[in-house]
Amino acid sequence: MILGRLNHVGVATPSIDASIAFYRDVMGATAIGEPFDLPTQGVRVCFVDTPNTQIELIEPLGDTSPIRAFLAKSPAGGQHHVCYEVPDIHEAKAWFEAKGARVLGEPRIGAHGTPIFFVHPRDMGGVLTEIMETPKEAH
Ligand SMILES: CC[C@@H](C(=O)O)C(=O)SCCNC(=O)CCNC(=O)[C@H](O)C(C)(C)COP(=O)(O)OP(=O)(O)OC[C@H]1O[C@@H](n2cnc3c(N)ncnc32)[C@H](O)[C@@H]1OP(=O)(O)O
Ligand SMILES: [Co+2]
Repeated sequence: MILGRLNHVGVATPSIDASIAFYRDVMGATAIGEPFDLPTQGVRVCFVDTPNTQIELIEPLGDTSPIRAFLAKSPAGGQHHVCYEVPDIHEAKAWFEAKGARVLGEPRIGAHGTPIFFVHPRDMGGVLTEIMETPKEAH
């Protein structure tokens, strides 16, 4: 497997609206998308574009949201995961499994409309790592 570009940095927040105001007013971000719900992932999402990557703001959606435990430990929010692109999601899953890293579930469609999976932070130097298949139009 060849590791691709950094697609986004996930930032968990208790309030996406407050985080949008922060990125606009303090960070000077000018390209901020519209927030949208992603019930299949248990999060509400908003992308902040920077020249070379994106910040993915994520707010819990529903009682079983996977970011509730993280926010319980860090109520103000914080950096939650990093996401790298790969050309083939199934090849990447087999690669990490062969390395003994715990892949969390089967590939599923993420916020960019392509398949993603997560690798457990304990097997990734303490960093929750999202692997995402590169969108076709980006090839
Ligand atoms: C918007 C959609 C999508 C996209 O397309 O981009 C997304 O990004 S969705 C983002 C949210 N979804 C997920 O995070 C799914 C994958 N995550 C999980 O399965 C779980 O969150 C987890 C990583 C398995 C952790 O589960 P949890 O129930 O929270 O377990 P613990 O609290 O017990 O944590 C176990 C262990 O892991 C450490 N940890 C937890 N979260 C993180 C983190 N974000 N970064 C680094 N380390 C993390 C936690 O501290 C525990 O460590 P120890 O204390 O050493 O036991
Ligand atoms: Co993400």
